[in-house]
Amino acid sequence: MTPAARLSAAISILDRILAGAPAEQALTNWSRASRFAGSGDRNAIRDLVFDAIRCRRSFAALGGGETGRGLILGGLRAAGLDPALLFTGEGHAPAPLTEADTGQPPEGAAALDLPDWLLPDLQASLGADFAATAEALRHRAPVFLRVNTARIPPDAACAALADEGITAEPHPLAATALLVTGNARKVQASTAYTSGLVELQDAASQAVIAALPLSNGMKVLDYCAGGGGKSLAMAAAAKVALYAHDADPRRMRDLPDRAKRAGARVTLIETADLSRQAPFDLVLTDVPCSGSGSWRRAPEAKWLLTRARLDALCAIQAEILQNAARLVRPGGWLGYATCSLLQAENGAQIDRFCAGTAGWREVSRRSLTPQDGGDGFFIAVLQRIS
Ligand SMILES: C[S@@+](CC[C@H](N)C(=O)[O-])C[C@H]1O[C@@H](n2cnc3c(N)ncnc32)[C@H](O)[C@@H]1O
Repeated sequence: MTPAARLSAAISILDRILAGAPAEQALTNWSRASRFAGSGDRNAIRDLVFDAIRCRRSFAALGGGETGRGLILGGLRAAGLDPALLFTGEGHAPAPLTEADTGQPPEGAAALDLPDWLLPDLQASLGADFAATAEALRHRAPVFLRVNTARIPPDAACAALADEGITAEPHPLAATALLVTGNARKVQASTAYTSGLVELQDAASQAVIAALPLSNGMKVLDYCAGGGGKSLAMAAAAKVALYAHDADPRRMRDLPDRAKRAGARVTLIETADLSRQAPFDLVLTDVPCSGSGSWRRAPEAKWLLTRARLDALCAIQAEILQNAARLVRPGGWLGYATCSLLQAENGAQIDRFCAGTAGWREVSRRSLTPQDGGDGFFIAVLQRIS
């Protein structure tokens, strides 16, 4: 495909997304219907589409409208390119520019590619970090791997990846974290990945695990296990008896296979069996949240979040904290994590829990933003003292 034909494809996919289709589904449908496209075309089109979703408001302003065409035009203008060179109407190129394609510089929240309603909350939550964080969220996320240190040390993992043409280097966010610096798209087909020596996992997610008081012999519950990214990281960090639970057990369906690949043992546990298996030495609650810390990676979520949804998430988080706390043995620990940048989902939840629940003390809390290298994350560790 020519560069201009790729733009036309991205425009049609974005139009479907703007009409309500999930981005992954729109991309997959396009790929299935476009067998002529090679992997280079598909990757380039995917990047165009996700860049446009991430920068939807500013690109729409620069491109003269919130349409697929407007977003792609705006993206070219934002990159300092002249769209007229590609919007020629020749072959599969987009139609030539008209008066209607005139754009204007974005202002305020539009320039930051954030929803208006969320701006005050984010500013208050991030303080001096606000501007740099908002800018970081407009760009692609780096690719990180977690070395399965139960199987291989980080330097040997780097060497194994290098043998397969993938370059990676240690990252300061976590001792297990590698930043992929070359050929990230080869990772999932590599032997290092398929044989369970490395996992794809954000470095801040790994820092969350490093903050937990894990030690050999513990009985540990991952209360909101989902796909099990953090379960597997905990299994690699210490020899623990590991249990995984999720309110929606279907979210854990890949976990047994992933655990097998990693050489880890995880017992899946139903909600009805939680109190029978309790108490646990450590319960991790990686709660459902706005995902605002990972909007680089999942930018659609930024436009779907509403005040009502955020309020509902905060209520669920408070309830999870209460329910999970009951499963911790006296003297044991409760970990509370979000991939959110918002105080309401982070420190405010911990403050409210500690103020309203006797018998707990806060051991640590840490907030990470994309300036630290990975996603935005929050982790607090509490200890049950009675
Ligand atoms: C942030 S995701 C977990 C991601 C996972 N820990 C990982 O590292 O891959 C949050 C999970 O919490 C689950 N969840 C939502 N409400 C819940 C509840 N009340 N109790 C337990 N899990 C819940 C969701 O189904 C979702 O899988």
